[in-house]
Parts: sequence; structure tokens; C-alpha cells
Amino acid sequence: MKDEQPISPAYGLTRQMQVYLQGLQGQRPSLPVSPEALERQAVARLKPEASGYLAGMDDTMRSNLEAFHRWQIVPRMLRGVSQRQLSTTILQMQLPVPLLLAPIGVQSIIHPEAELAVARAAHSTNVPLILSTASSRSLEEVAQAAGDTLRWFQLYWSKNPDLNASFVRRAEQSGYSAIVVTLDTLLLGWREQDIQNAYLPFLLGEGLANYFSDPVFRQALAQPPEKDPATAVRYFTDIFLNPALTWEQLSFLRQHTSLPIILKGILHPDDARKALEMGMDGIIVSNHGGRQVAGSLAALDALPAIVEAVNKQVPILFDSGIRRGSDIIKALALGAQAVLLGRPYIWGLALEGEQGVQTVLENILADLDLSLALSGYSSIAQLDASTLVNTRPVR
Ligand SMILES: Cc1cc2nc3c(=O)[nH]c(=O)nc-3n(C[C@H](O)[C@H](O)[C@H](O)COP(=O)(O)O)c2cc1C
Ligand SMILES: CCCCC(=O)C(=O)O
Repeated sequence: MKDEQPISPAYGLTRQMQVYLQGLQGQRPSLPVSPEALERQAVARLKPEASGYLAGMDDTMRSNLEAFHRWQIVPRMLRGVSQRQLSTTILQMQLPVPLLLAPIGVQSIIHPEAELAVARAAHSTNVPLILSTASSRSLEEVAQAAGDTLRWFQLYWSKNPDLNASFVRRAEQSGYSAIVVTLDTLLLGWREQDIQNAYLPFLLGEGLANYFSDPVFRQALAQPPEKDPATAVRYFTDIFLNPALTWEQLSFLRQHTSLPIILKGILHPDDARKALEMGMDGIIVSNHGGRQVAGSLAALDALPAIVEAVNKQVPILFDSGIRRGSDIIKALALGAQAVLLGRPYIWGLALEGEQGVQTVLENILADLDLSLALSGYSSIAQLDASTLVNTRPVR
């Protein structure tokens, strides 16, 4: 797809016609096109423990999706939309589309090729990816599979400072061009389905590739993880999350990397201001896909106040509830510069591996391109508050 210039001005139309023409030969898309049907099929395919792990908190996830429905696009007519511009520049990095793959850990519970399949699909669609610390393949292997695709590394800040420094060093050496520090998961949330299933994949050794391959992690063990996995897993559980973390400690990271640092999981404007004070380079407004705090506000509802507080000083990205092209338009219109796609690409992975991820990405980009044109915009840069109306019921 890279050769076909996926983000060409007519991308949406090309993809749409490709599917219709295949229909003339009696072929239909094998993967559900609607995200709701995609989710249903993926959940039916996965083991209950894996689908339970994907789910998170129902009420927060519902709030995330409902928030999108309260904002509606007001399409504009006859504005010359034959060419569309979907690219954007964030921290001097050129993003071909305003979409990145959200960091999602332990993909081995979804598909045997896990993050490697996702990295290959990111490469073929030219969609940047963010790799989780808790990946089931090492960050070096994923970098190789991703080729020249833009990639960032997401850091779970462990209790071992040398390990954090080592992760960052390895990420730099493997061509990751930003560090995304996740702030909303200093402990794991009360995840009812996982507790009911008594299931935490890490305890089975899943999602630990970056730890087990790390020289600092290995040095802390009397025996290598291959010889004594139980002790290695125990050490991991002791150190991998760090609820004692405070804002001041972010300067440690600043001293250990020249890469931009982006904070993921900001929901309060005061925290966004604090991020600016600490000299951070970017913010991801997110409630972790509704997986951490039941009853927390929808991520989209947090966005406008944070955009105002940040006042264009650093880029703002958004995730939690992006399902369709129109959702991307809404988040960008409310001031995000780009969005992260979470579960939908994992549903594609569950059903068809690399091809499934690729199809999900092609579909959402085609949808974005067509919806943008039909809403009267030739560039994502034109989207702003006037693109939307808020239909929030007056209480
Ligand atoms: C199964 C699963 C694992 C995740 N693992 C991570 C992770 O390792 N690091 C991280 O920062 N966020 C993680 N997230 C959160 C995502 O990066 C993202 O914030 C969220 O999925 C976005 O919401 P969406 O799935 O509704 O699009 C995970 C989400 C899911 C569903
Ligand atoms: C520490 C948790 C790692 C994966 C994750 O972020 C999630 O399951 O949401």
C-alpha cells in the first residue's frame, strides 16, 4: 500500500471503489466494516480471559463513546474538496495521517504474531505506532518489523531507575523518536472481569519481552529468566509499576534522554499546566480507554479545557473512544492535533492477524478522508470549533 500512496487525495474513494469492484467478482470484505460488528466478532473469537482483559470498565467506556455522540459535525457545501490534506507535523516529525497506533500491551494473548504483525501493518499503511513497555516482543524486534515507520516508545515508569534509563536508551538506539510516559496506570485499576476470571497475563510471563531482554533487569536476578522464570516474574511484579511517582521525578527522564517526552493520561487542565511547567513536550488526553477509573469523565469531555490551558504551547493528542473517521474529525475539531487508535486494531489482529490490522487501518483512513471531504474540508488543518455543534441536553 505504501507504493500506492495510501494517503493520496483520493484515498477514500480508491478504497471504496476497490471494495465495490471486488463485489462484482462476488467477493465481500472478510472483516466486519462497522467497529461494533468487528468488536462482536473479535470478542466471540477470543478466549474469555483475553476478551475480558481487553474490555476494561463498561461505564467509563460507555461514557467515552457517548461523549462523541454529543458533538455533531455540521457539513459545509461547495468548498472545493477534490484534494485532501491529512498529514500533520508534531514535534518536527511528519505524520502522514493524524492517527497513531495506541500502545497496547501483551498482544500475544490476542494473536501469536502479536506486535510484529501490528508493526508490519503499520509499515504497509504508513501509520505511526507507539509500542508498549509491556509488549510481548522486544522493542528491538518490533523496530525491525516496523522498518522506517515512525515509532514512539511508551514507558511504564518502574521502581528501578536504572531499568527506566535502560529502556529509554534501548528505545533511542532502535529508532524510537519520542518517549510516551503513561501517568494513569501507576497501579492497575479494579478490573471486574479480570478479577472474576482471576487472570493477569503478566503472571503467566506474557508481555515481559522488554524486561526479560534488558541487561539491567537481568543483572538484578541471580538466575536468568530462561532458567528461573518464576523468580523473574516475581521481580517484575515487584518493580514494574511505581505509585510513588511524582511530577518532580520527570526531570530524571529529561536528564536521560534528548528525545521529546509526551505525557499520556492527562484529564485535568491543572495537570496539563503542570506538564508545561515541567518542560514536557506533549500531552495525550486519555482515560486509558476506560480501563483505570470507573466513573471517570469521558476523555473527549476533558479535551476542550486542556486545549485552552495549553494554549498551543505543546501538541495535544487524544485517545479513548476513537472508532470511526468522524470521531477523528471531532477530536481534531476540539483541538487535538492527532489521535491514537486503540482496541479497533486489536480486534482486527484477533480476527486476521497482520492483514486484519491493515484492513482496520485502511478502513478508518478511507472513512476519515471521505467524511472530511463530505463535511466540506480539504485539510485537517481547517477543522476547528466551528466544525461542530454540541447537542448536550440542557439539564
Ligand atoms: C488491552 C489493552 C492494553 C493496553 N496497554 C497499554 C499499555 O501497555 N500502555 C499504555 O500506555 N496504554 C495501554 N492501553 C491503553 C491504550 O493505549 C489507549 O489509551 C486506549 O486503548 C484507547 O482507548 P480505545 O481502546 O477506546 O481506543 C491499553 C489498552 C488496552 C485495551
Ligand atoms: C500495567 C498494565 C499494562 C497494560 C495496560 O496498560 C492495560 O492493561 O491497560
